[in-house]
Amino acid sequence: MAKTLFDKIWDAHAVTDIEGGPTQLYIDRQFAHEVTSPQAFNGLRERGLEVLRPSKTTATPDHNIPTWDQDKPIADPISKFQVETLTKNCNEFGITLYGLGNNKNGIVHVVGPENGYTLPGMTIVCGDSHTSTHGAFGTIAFGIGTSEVEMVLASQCILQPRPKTMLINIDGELGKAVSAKDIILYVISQLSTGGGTGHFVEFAGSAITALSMEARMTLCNMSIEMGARGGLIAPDQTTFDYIEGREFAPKGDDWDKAIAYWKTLKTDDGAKFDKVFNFNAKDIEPMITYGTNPGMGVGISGSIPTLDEIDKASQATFKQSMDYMGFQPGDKMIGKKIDYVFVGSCTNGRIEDLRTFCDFIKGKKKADHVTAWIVPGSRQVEKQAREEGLIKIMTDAGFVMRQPGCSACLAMNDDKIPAGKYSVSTSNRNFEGRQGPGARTLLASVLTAAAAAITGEVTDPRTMTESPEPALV
Ligand SMILES: CC(C)[C@H](C(=O)O)[C@@H](O)C(=O)O
Ligand code: SF4
Repeated sequence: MAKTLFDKIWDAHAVTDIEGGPTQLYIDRQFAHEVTSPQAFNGLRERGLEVLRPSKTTATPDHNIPTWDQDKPIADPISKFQVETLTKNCNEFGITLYGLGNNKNGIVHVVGPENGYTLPGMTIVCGDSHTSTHGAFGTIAFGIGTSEVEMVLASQCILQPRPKTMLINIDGELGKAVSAKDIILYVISQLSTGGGTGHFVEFAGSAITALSMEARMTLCNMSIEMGARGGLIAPDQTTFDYIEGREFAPKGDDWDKAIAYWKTLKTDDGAKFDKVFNFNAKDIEPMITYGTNPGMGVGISGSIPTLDEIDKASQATFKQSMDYMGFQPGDKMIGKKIDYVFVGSCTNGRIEDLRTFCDFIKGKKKADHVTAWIVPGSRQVEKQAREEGLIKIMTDAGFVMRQPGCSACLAMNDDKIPAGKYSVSTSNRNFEGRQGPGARTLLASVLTAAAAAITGEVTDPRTMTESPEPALV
């Protein structure tokens, strides 16, 4: 029977199907960070259990870490405790940890792929919703709860109900300055934050296969913001080229065998999905959000909807988000004054993001009233940025690059946007208080963030770039 890519990976990992219940699924790799792992380790201790396969879990602190003075002790006592607890747990249970200061430290979803841990055909979990990022490599990767983290540590398996499948096809060529971030903000604005509920999404079509690996990660990262369990893309030559030579990727004969298997990882002709959506890349312009969930987005040249354009059931949420954001229904987005710009996170904190940012700001100057936080996703990204001369470009344009971590994506460290201030952010969530109590977040691509950092207001990046090309990320 013709199978989807999702079905192939799922079936290859199903240990037992419990009748009328979930599947016991084998997990190839678990990632862990300081926020969702402590209770899981405590649970093991209480039950006198060991970690079954310690080499299959990799940990890195990212949420609570400061992005400045990382060589000094962490000042905030809660953050310090969280990070120390992760270190203690990893030492006790024999788990590889890339701690603060380690040259492989960084945001867990940046660290996994860049070191070759994330490989096609795998099942990957982490106590973190944006584990979906790894789906860019053709994996079943999804976020799990703390008790499930404990289950995977103890048994290398998880009990999961089989999700439904969805295909999102995007064909055609992206327009000038349009990127993967715009694709996903567009899709969520069309399907809503509940549109993918209960489904695992495969992204396909010529606009998707044309994307770089980093852009594919941006896209899959945000698949969960439409309610989906995760998103994935069939691996191809772009995938193999990205992986080859990375530290933990297979080598020699193992590489050849892996490639032969990975080439089978695609949806068969005639395979059935539970739902299918088709979009045209030409309809997508640079996007920006105006509200308090990632589905409240518009093309940058557009306006916030008026109340009668919103369906009855969503009107209360819409009004509340207008109050929170200090916007009026029908407002144009272009020209809105902003205060902060955040470039970073597991959505847009990789080297291509920093390259895209620097290409754009080169020779320009940051607006005086804007505070910009440029935060690399990992130590390796930071190092690469340094080696490529990106720091110099940033400095010349009035920007400073901070040290890696989740940072202002969710403000669990000191990087908080002050109440009432507007932030154009390359991260993935614009919920109330997400970037700090009272902070107002406008989600956008790296180019749109860069344009806002230069002009100090929401600006269409197409008007500031000569290149007719789509943007990468
Ligand atoms: C802290 C963690 C559990 C959370 C997540 O699951 O995604 C965070 O990473 C986020 O982005 O909100
Ligand atoms: S960067 Fe943001 S979205 Fe990603 S793991 Fe950290 S907090 Fe979550």
